[in-house]
Amino acid sequence: MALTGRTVSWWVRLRRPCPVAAPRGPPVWLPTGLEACQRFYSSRDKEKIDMSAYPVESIRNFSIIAHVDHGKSTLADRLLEITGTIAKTDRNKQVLDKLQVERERGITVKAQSASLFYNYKGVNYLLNLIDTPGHVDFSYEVSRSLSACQGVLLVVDANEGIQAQTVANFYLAFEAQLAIIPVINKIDLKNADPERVEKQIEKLFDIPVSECIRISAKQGTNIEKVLEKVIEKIPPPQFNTTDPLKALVFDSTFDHYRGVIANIAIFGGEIEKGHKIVSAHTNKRYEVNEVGILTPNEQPTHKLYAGQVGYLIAGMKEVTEAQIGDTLFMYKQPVEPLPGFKSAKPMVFAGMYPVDQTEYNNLKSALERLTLNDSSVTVHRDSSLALGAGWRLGFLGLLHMEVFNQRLEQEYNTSVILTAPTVPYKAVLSSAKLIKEYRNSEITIINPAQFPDKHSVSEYLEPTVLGTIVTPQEYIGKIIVLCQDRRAIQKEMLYIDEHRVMLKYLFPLNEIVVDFYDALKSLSSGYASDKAYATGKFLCERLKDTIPRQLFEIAIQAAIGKKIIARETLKAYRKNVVAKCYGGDITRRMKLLKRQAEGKRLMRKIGNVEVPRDAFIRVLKRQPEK
Ligand SMILES: Nc1nc2c(ncn2[C@@H]2O[C@H](COP(=O)(O)OP(=O)(O)OP(=O)(O)O)[C@@H](O)[C@H]2O)c(=O)[nH]1
Repeated sequence: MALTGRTVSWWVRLRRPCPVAAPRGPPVWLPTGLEACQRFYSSRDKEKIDMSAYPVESIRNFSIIAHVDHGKSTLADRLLEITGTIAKTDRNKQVLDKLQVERERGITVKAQSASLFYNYKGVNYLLNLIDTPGHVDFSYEVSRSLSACQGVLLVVDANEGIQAQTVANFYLAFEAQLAIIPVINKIDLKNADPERVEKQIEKLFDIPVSECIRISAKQGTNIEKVLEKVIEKIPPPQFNTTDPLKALVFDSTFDHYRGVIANIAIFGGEIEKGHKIVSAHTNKRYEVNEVGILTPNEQPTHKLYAGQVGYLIAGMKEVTEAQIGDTLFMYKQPVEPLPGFKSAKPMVFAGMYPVDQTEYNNLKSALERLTLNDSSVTVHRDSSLALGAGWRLGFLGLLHMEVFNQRLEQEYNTSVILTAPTVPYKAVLSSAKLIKEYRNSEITIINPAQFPDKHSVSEYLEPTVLGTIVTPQEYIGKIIVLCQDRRAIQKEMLYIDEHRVMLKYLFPLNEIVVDFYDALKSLSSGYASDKAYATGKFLCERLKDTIPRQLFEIAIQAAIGKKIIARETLKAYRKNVVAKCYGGDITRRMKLLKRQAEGKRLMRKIGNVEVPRDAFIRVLKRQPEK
C-alpha cells in the first residue's frame, strides 16, 4: 500500500562509446568498450572534451521516475556501467546517490545527472540521464528535473506493481508531454508477475503492453533494450545553437572551494568560459569560469551547445543565486525566461535549538553552510523560554526535515533539539489594529506561538494536498474511515485490476504530515471522536514513555490555552539509599529516606528535566512504534 501527494491548492477554508577530443583538432572516437573508456577517463581526467561532435539529433535527455524502492538507482548504475561511464564492479551501488545520508537510508535526496556515450547502429549518441528522488517530499525536484528532459523511463516493480508514486510521477511526465517508456523491473524475483503489471500499465496509462520492457536491474538483464528504446522512442531536443543563449537551471549544489555548481540544460545557443551571463530571476551578472558535463563527476568541456545538459561554474556564492527553474541568458541579449519558475515552498516548519546554548554559534555556522547547499530550507531566528535562542526552519516535508537534521549531525558534528513539526496557516484579520500592525489583512503563520487571537480573525486557512493511495481492495473500508477521520475529501476511486484500487483524496496537510503514512500502513488507528482530548492523552502517555524517569516526580500535562485536558505522572526514580543498610535498624533507614526526600524536594525546585532529543518526533507520531 502506498501514498503520495503533492500540493494542489494551498489554501482552503479551515473548517475543520566515449568521445576523445584531441586537445586541438576534430574529436577522435574510441570503440565502445569498458577498458577503453576507463583508460580515457583516468588518463584524460579534467582534460576538456569537445562537445561539438553532438548535434541535437544525437542527444537524448531522459529521466528515470518510479515509486520509492522500485529500482531507479540500481537501473542508473547498470546504465552507467553498460555505457562504460563507470567500471563494472560489485561496489556500484547507487553511484548517483552521493550523500552519506542517501546511501544510509537507501533513498535519493538530491537529483544527479550523468552523460552517457553510446554507440548504437554505428551512430554515437549522447544520452543525458537525470536521476530523480523517489520520496514524496522531493517531488518538486522530480518536476524540475523533468523540465530538462524529452522522455522518461517509468520503472515499476514486477512484484509490487503500480504504486501511488508511479501514478503521480506518470502524470508529471504526461503533463510535461514527455515520451514515456514503461520498464518493469525485478523480473528475477520469485513472486514477479510482469504480465499483471503490464496490464495495469495499459489500463491506467493507456500504454500498450507491447511497449513495456521487462528487466532485472540487479542482474543486468535486458539493459541494452532500455538504451535502444531511449534512442528510438525519445525525441531529440528541438533547440538551435544559432539562437541566443537560453539555459535552464534545474539543480544546484555548493562546493566549498568553487562556489555554486549549477546543473543546466541548454535550450538555445551555446556557452563557454569567459561568457558574460545574466540570471533572469535575480538580474545579477556573472562571468563563466567553467562549463562541463557530469560523468557522473564534473568533466570540463570546451563549450556546451543547444540540447546538451551539463554544469556551469560562474562565481555564484550561494545556491539561492542559482535558483531552480531560473533562466540564464547572455549579457545584453535578453530572452523570454522559461516558464514554470517557482521557488521551493517549505511545507513543514520546526524549531531548531542547540542542545547546549554555548553551542549556538557553532550550530549557526553549520546551518549557514548546510543551507548554502539546500536552498529549499528556510531559516528564521526564533527563541523559546524553555529552549533558548534558536531558529525556525521550513522544510519540504518530514523526511526532508529528518534528512537535514541527520546531515547536520553527520557532516557538521552538531546535535540539536527539533521541536514538533507544524504546517503554515493563514489568518484573515478582522481587527483594524492588527491589520495596521501587520500592514496586511492576511498573514501567514509559521510558528504556533504567533497564532493571533481568534477574536481578531475572520477566518483561518490551511494548505491542502491531493493524495493518491493505491491499496489491495480488502483495506478500502478502513482506509476510507481513516481518510474521513483526517478530514479528507474523496476525489476519485478506480480499480486498477481485480484486486487493487486507486483512491484520490484532498487532505489538509496538517492531518498527514507527521504520521499518516504509518497510520495507513498499520490501519489500526482509532482515536475517539473528540480528538483534542484523545490526542492530549496520547501525547502525555507518549512523553511519559519517552522521558526517562528522574530523581523527582514530573507532571506531564496537555493544555489548550489555560485549560489542562490531560495529565500523566512520571514517577520519581527512587535510588535505593537503604541498599547498604542491612538488618533492622529502623531509625537509620528512616533517616536515609528522609534525607532522600529532602534532596528530591530541592531538585524539583531547581531540577532540569532531561528530554531526549528525538522525543519530539517520536511523541508526534500518533501510531505506536514497532
Ligand atoms: N531482486 C531485485 N532487486 C532489485 C532490482 N533492482 C533493484 N533492486 C533492489 O531494490 C531496492 C531498491 O532499489 P533502488 O535502486 O535503491 O531503488 P530506488 O527506486 O532508486 O529508491 P529511491 O532512491 O529511494 O527512490 C534495493 O535493495 C535494490 O537492490 C532487481 O532487478 N531485482
